[in-house]
Amino acid sequence: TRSTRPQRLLKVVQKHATRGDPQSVISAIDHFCRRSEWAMNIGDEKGSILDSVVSELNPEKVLELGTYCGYSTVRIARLLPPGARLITLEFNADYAAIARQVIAWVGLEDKVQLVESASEDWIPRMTEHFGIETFDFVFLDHWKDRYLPDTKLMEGCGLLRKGTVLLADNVICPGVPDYLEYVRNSLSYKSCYFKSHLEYSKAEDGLEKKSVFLG
Ligand SMILES: CCCNc1ncnc2c1ncn2[C@@H]1O[C@H](/C=C/CNC(=O)c2cc(-c3ccc(F)cc3)cc(O)c2O)[C@@H](O)[C@H]1O
Ligand SMILES: [Mg+2]
Repeated sequence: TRSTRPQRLLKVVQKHATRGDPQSVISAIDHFCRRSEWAMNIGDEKGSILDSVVSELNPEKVLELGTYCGYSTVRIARLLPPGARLITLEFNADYAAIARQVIAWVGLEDKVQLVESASEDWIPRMTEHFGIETFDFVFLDHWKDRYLPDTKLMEGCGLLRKGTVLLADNVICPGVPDYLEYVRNSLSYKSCYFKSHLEYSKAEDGLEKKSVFLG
């Protein structure tokens, strides 16, 4: 049977990227998605904004919702200080298998823990299973109608502290209207919008960065 797009993306990484070199993996995926097959990675333009937010924050404990093929996982993990940890949740077994191989290719397994599970099943288990009380940084890039319920779930589980930064992809395209309305009107967040473009496209898209300042 025909291969899947994530399988073809992994082949491109294994053929064109250098083991242990995250930048070569990022470049190989971006080239493939721009020139051959579009895929829903954050991409190079929005990815640079993600890089600057991570570099400025220097987080120790990071949560990513929606791994897909691991492109943003690699972008984030490559910038983390020694001892920092990134937990990424992916509930599709096929995508998780691809992402594990991409993460292994760049040699970032010691910083990244991929949990093959739905976010709502694992957000409540972060403390007892990983010993994580609160996260410093959360990247949201999973189903768009799950950004708001999962944010409320993280609040309810006490995983967000004063200063925790949440960064959400696709706030314009496909869009997350309920999430935007909530975080822009809620008194416990201050937020800013980074205007950009949909990955590998000229369509408008953007990232919304929120920092929790009232615990
Ligand atoms: C139980 C559901 C909620 N919990 C979840 N827990 C764990 N993983 C979850 C997940 N939801 C979804 N996922 C995974 O996240 C990924 C889903 C991402 C959804 N992203 C998009 O739809 C998306 C879509 C576009 C897009 C934009 C324009 C267009 F014309 C077509 C597509 C662009 C993007 O950047 C996107 O991120 C998959 O790997 C999926 O298996
Ligand atoms: Mg996205």
